[in-house]
Amino acid sequence: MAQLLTDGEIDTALADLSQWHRAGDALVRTIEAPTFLDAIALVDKVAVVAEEMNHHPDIDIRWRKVTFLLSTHSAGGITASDPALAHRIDQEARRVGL
Ligand SMILES: C[C@H](O)[C@H](O)[C@H]1CNC2=NC(N)=NC(=O)C2=N1
Repeated sequence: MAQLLTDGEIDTALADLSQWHRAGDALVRTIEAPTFLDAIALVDKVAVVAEEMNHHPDIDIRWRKVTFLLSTHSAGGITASDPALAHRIDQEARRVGL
């Protein structure tokens, strides 16, 4: 099973993820897209990345605001897969100017 990161390791990872914060056992970022369809298009891009990584975000979509919540469910907390996915989500968001 994947190993949980320590609090210090999570803080170190967050230093490179300025748009993300920790909420208990998860990393969280909300992205506001210009339109609902742009929000859905971003979710679609992230879905492809998640499949490729075999690591899947919890996603909350509210009109044009998308919240990604990253946690490793099988480990019961934050593992190295979560900041790795956060960086990939940032990359997809940057690609579409968000
Ligand atoms: C078998 C496969 O590795 C698991 O079901 C994966 C799939 N994606 C996952 N994603 C996340 N976020 N947590 C998991 O524990 C997880 N498990």
